[in-house]
Amino acid sequence: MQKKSVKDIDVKGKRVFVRVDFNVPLDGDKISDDTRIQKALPTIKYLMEQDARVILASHLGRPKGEVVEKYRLTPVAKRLSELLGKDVVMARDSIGPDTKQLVEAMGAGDVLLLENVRFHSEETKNDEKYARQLAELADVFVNDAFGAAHRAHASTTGVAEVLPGVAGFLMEKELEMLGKVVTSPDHPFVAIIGGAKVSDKIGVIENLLSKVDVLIIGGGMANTFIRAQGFSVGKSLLEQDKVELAKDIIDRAREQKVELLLPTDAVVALAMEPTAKQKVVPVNEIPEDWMVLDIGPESAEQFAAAVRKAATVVWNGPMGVFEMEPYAKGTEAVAKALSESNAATIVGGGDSVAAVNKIGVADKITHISTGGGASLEFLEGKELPGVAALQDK
Ligand SMILES: Nc1ncnc2c1ncn2[C@@H]1O[C@H](COP(=O)(O)OP(=O)(O)O)[C@@H](O)[C@H]1O
Ligand SMILES: O=C(OP(=O)(O)O)[C@H](O)COP(=O)(O)O
Repeated sequence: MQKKSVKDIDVKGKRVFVRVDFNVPLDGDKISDDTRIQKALPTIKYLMEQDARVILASHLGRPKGEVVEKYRLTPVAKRLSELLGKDVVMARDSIGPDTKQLVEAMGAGDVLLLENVRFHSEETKNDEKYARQLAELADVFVNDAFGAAHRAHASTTGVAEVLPGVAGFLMEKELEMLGKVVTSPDHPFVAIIGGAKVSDKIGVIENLLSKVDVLIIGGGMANTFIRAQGFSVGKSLLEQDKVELAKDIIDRAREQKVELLLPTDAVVALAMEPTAKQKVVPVNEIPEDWMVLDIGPESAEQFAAAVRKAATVVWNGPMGVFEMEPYAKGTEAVAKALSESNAATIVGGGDSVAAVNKIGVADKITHISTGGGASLEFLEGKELPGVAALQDK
């Protein structure tokens, strides 16, 4: 079912609550990749041109219901002001009397950024009262946070219970681009999953088995699968309670004749530091005190070869701790293979997109998606709660 967009309703002069995904990668208080801010600009600018009062809400990181200084949205407000060429006012909270006053003081075309919605534990619980407090600030709800559309939270779905909700331009475009892949992907279809959000995404992997021809697992995600093969992963990131599920996935891939590619070698280090002692080892020889921080050269070549044979590639999650130069080679090799491929290529996720930008191949990718988990769940065929909550056309 097609959803109404911001163009289908009258926003002229109205107070518009816009959920964006400004969960940008940070290096201290510096934004290391502003793609998610850039991609929200068309909706924000359109609303400004319509003389709306634009009230932006986002999460940043996972502060778990407390104020965490490093997750304040202040650097985002600064960057957004630069990009819009206009002062963006920053509220100290997402709700409360001071925030209300700031909204009342807004003029036509003004932009206000609310503080991180996840500073309230009610956000991720989709608490009705908190959703009402957010909704009270505005007349209309626009959801442009594709990257958070797989979350049923107060600011993504709860607000839509109170205010009429429509899609922003970014949300529309993501659904259109990814929709093409869901309905008729060209085969061989290769999915590459890495990164660090293991428990979030391992369930998705299970469901992708019925869609893809080749499944490649790297990054922190691979450690759980290496453990499932009976090998030690030393001090690596590991989600022990997902090892059984990883074993099931290995078995089901075999039954369903999906080619499952796991790393055969790894770059291990004594600490998560660029200068730590490091070496390449086969995955069945990871020493006890060491941690896996990248896939090894043999795995990188094997993964790149699979990409070269693909007609459709979807990638979410870096192959290693690419933010540190010594552990970026696996991610670089996969990014390079995608950039040289004639396949339809989709790269999604805050850090994965930051990686392809850093490597300089973003313009060679068919679709850069602002959502990692969201694009994977969409590809599974699930209706995303943040989309379901919006008005039908
Ligand atoms: N082997 C590993 N051990 C620990 N962290 C890893 C490993 N490989 C990748 N990562 C981390 O995963 C993070 C990105 O994961 P994730 O959030 O799932 O990706 P995305 O934001 O693209 O969806 C990066 O910060 C990267 O450093
Ligand atoms: O960064 C995000 O997801 P992603 O890492 O899967 O791209 C989104 O902002 C969602 O964040 P969350 O996974 O903390 O809910």
